Amino acid sequence: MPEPILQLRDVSLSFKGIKALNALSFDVERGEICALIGPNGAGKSSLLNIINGVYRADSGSVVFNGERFVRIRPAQAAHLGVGRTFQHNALFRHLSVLDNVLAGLIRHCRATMVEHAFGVGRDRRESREFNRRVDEIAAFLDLTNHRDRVVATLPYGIQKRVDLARALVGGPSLLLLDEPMAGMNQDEKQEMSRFILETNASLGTTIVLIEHDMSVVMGLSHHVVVLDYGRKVGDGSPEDVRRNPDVIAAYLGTAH
Ligand SMILES: Nc1ncnc2c1ncn2[C@@H]1O[C@H](COP(=O)(O)OP(=O)(O)OP(=O)(O)O)[C@@H](O)[C@H]1O
Repeated sequence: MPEPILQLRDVSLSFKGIKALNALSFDVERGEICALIGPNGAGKSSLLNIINGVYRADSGSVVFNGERFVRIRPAQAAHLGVGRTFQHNALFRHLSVLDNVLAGLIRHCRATMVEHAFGVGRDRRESREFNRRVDEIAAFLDLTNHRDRVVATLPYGIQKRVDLARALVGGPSLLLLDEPMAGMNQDEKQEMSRFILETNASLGTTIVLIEHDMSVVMGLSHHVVVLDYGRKVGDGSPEDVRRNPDVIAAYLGTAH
């Protein structure tokens, strides 16, 4: 059995006495789609923030691709292969689709300021390579026809796809999606689900996503982890989790 891509062990995090995460442990297998579910305030976004270095855990450890870390910076996480989208659109709304996707490569720049200022050496090679990667990911996510449009002028569902393109363009091995379908209508959700499945199947990207819509979770994920008040109350296949009485009590049985 290959080693899991991500191993969380006894991860805890508090904010002024509130336990956002309480000794949380679980594994994410390489190549799977893992859904994180749980009521509002259960700790889902905090956990993604620990994995990509926005927050530092008070205790416990994260092992990513065999490397153990207690504290990692977001730029380091991106270099190691962790991509991320945010719950609320964090796009540059007045820039084009192309520029927004290119922004996903900033942390991968190697050219020096001088090379960059004069457009020589690594800067030249990087520009060619970056443009090729942006074109490739735009085609993969069906964004080519929109590449020169200003993001603010695009329908919401397409804006969320631009956000996905920006997270994917750096070629992450682990992609964290924070409510990628929040605020979408049914058609937009179906379209986004299709792109998430294709990303997983064609690019081989492991995905951890937060989602509230249970029909989306059941249709997309191989593995579901359920949080409640920062604790894990369920961990298994979508079917196992749906039958688990603790999960029904904590989450599925409640109006959300
Ligand atoms: N930066 C912060 N400062 C203070 N408290 C925070 C901060 N971030 C999260 N919390 C608290 O930590 C707990 C977990 O929040 P978190 O946002 O991780 O939950 P969530 O499961 O993602 O919720 P939602 O589904 O509403 O997004 C909550 O009690 C929240 O108020």
